[in-house]
Parts: sequence; structure tokens; C-alpha cells
Amino acid sequence: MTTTTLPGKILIVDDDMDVLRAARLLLKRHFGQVDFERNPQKIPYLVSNFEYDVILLDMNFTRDLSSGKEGFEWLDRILDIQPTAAVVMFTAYGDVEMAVRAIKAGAADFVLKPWENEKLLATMQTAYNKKNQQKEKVTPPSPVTNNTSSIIGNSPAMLAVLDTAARVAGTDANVLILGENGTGKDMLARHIHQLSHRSPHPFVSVDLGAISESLFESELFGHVKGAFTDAREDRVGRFEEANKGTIFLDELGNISLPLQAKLLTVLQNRAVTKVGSNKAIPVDVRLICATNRNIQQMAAQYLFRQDLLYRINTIEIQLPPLRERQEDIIPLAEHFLQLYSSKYKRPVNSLHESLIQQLLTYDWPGNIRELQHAMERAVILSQGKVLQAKDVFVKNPVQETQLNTGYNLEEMERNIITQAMKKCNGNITEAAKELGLSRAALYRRLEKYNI
Ligand SMILES: Nc1ncnc2c1ncn2[C@@H]1O[C@H](COP(=O)(O)OP(=O)(O)OP(=O)(O)O)[C@@H](O)[C@H]1O
Repeated sequence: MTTTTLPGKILIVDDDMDVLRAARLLLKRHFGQVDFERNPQKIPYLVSNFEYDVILLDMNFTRDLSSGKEGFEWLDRILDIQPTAAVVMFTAYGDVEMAVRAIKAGAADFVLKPWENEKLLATMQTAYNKKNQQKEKVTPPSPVTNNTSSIIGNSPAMLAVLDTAARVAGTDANVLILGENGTGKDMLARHIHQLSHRSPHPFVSVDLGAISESLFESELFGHVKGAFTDAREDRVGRFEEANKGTIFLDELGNISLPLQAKLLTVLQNRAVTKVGSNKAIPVDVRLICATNRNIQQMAAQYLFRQDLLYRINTIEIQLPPLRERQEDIIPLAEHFLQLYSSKYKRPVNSLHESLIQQLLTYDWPGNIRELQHAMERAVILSQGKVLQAKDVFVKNPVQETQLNTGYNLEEMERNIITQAMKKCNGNITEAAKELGLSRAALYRRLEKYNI
């Protein structure tokens, strides 16, 4: 087995923590950086924001265990986002037919589980070398994808945020990021992790809003086999997964008081106890939390535990909404213009003055995510080299007044969501995009308004 260390950046996506651990341990000795992710829903975010040399992708996530269908769907998504991505498929049920199909569908290669270390390593090295030769030949380095997250922000408000982030990154202080939906809380959390001494270790992101009350403990702290009916195997929780690294708890303001108490115990003891076990396992994690809710007010109303708040908000970073960082709107629009014109191979490369005015006067309720989606749609539909105001769809005030709902905010939100769901024929992913919300955030609202 060759022992060369390549500078490459690898991503492993598999829902089995043991597989992730073992594959990472092996590959870490031979590649510069090895990230892993258990939740395939994070793939679009990771592939769009970080340039991976090779992605090792499981064929079968929990939804259906052996057809490989899910793996093919994720392979498509990855190639959609990054057509030159080198994806090695990882399968426990591999047969020649599935391997051939994966390669026809654009995968670089495949490896069967259980794997032989030499075979896995050789396949990953070949995929890496091929990808790099290809890179040298065809693609000049892209200005918008680099090895770190490309946070755009030159406004005084963002410079202050980035300054605080850089200072706090060097410490192990707990950080609470506050900000509206789509302001970049997730991105900032990853940025802090990357700047910290924990960066060689995992960054584990957990969307608390998307975890049901009953699965909270098992997801976060793990469970032992037999702890409950569906617990067929031991499961490593997200805290343990993040050991030595950073755990990012998003949508923290959404968890119930009993769950807040459980979280507090873990933070106080710096140890987790798996469901069904009574053994405490020490964990060494840096905690970053985020919420779009007014958590101080929630604490004042006894909806959020004050003692938990004290523990998580050693440093508080407020991400300003996009409308309060006007200076960032055009650089961000240009960043997304470049990103999507290169992704969709469109000739469009600049913004017309009329569009610049439109972007600056709109108030971006969905923040950067809304701007990103508006630019993506516009680039796809664009015809010339210059993007015009008419190419970019933003909700205008007339549409809002047509809602005729009075000034009840909840009522307005309900109406807007109902309209978006109708427009997208009930497709949650599309409607969430349209509204500038994450899928989890939309789900919560659908539940809240009983839509
Ligand atoms: N400063 C930035 N520069 C470039 N892209 C950004 C920036 N901030 C956010 N983005 C992009 O905007 C999108 C939304 O950001 P992100 O998911 O981090 O927001 P969020 O505040 O966590 O959203 P939510 O509250 O809905 O979970 C992402 O695709 C992210 O890459």
C-alpha cells in the first residue's frame, strides 16, 4: 500500500457512523483533509460551498436499504452542482450491474463494503489523481470556490461579525449566533470551526427544528441496541460524533423545556449517556448554537431556560439582516452570478445598472438565501451577457398589498406560505426555495398553521 499523503480534500457521506469512523481513520493518513457527513440532506450545501476532490458516497441511506436508488439520486444532485465532481460509490449490496449503472451515471468508481483498505485507498487515490489532471487541463481555478468557505461581507456590520468570529475561533468559548432566516448562521458556524484548532476534527451540524421530540435524545446522545423497539443496533449520537470538533445546534429556540433540561445536563457534565445505558461517555466538543428567535425574550417569558442560555451564549454574535448591510448586496449578487453562470455554463457576467438599483431598494425578507435563489433563477433564464432588472424576480410591494389580510403578521405569513405551496403544487422543496426558507423551517410553519 502506498503511504504518500496527497493534499486532497475528501468528503465521506454515509449514514453508518462506524463506516464513517473507519473510512475516515484510513483516509486521514493519506489525504490532507477528510470531512464526513451522516445526513445526505447536507450534500447540496457542502458541495456548493466547499470544493471536495473526491466524494465517497453511500448508495443506500436508511430510506430504502438495498436498491441504491437514493445513492443514484444524490449522485445526480452532486453532478448537477459540480459537474466535474469525482464521486466514488460505496455499497454493501454492490453487484456488477449496479456498479456499471453508477459509472454510467457519472460516478468515478465504486467500492464494495466491507472494503479492503488497500482497494479503498487505491480507488480514492486514482479518483483524486484523475480529478486533478482534469482540473489542470480544463478548469482554471474558480474565483468563487476555494478551500475555505467564501464568506462575502465588507459592510461595517459584517466586518465586525467576522472580526468577532476570528477572535472567538481561537478559544473554546460557546457561541450563540442570532439572526433571521437565511442570514448565514450556518455558514458563520462553519467558518468559526475552520478557523479554530478543532478544524482537523468533525464539524457536526444538527437542525434541532427537524428532529422530533421522541428522537431528540437518541439522535443527539445515541442509543444502545434494544433501548426501544426500533433500536436494532447501537447508535452513536451527534455529540459523540463531534468529539474533539464542533457541534452546531441550529434552530435552538425550537426545543421544548424538557429537552432543554436534557441538553443542559450534557453541557454541565460534558458527557452524554446513551438512551438505554447508564454509562456516561465524556465528550470534548465546542458548542455553537443558532436561532432566528428572540431568545432573550423567550427566556423572560419562561419559554427558554435562563441557565441554559447562560451556558450557551458566552459570546453572542448577531448576524444583521441583508437589508441592514446594503454594501454587501451587490458583491453577494456578483458572487452568485459568477457561481451560477459557471455552474450552468451561461455567458452572463455582469449586472445592469437598473438591476443594481432594484437589488438595492428591495428589502430581502429571506436575506441571502432569497438573493441566492433569485440570482440562480435569473442566471438560468438569462439570455444575454448582462443581467437586467426584468430577469430577476423579487416580490414587489403591490403583490404584498394584494394579499388583503390586514396587518396581522401571522395571518400574512400563513397566506404567503399557502400561496407559495399552491404555486409549487405542494412541492415543499420548491416552496421553501421560493420563500427563502430551509425545508425544516417551512415544515415547522406548515405544522404551526395547519396548512
Ligand atoms: N456572507 C455570505 N457570503 C456568501 N454566501 C453566503 C453568506 N451568507 C450566507 N450565504 C449563503 O446563503 C445561504 C443561506 O445561508 P445559511 O444557510 O448559512 O443561513 P442560515 O441563517 O443558517 O439560514 P436558516 O436560519 O434558514 O437555517 C447559504 O447557501 C449560504 O452559503
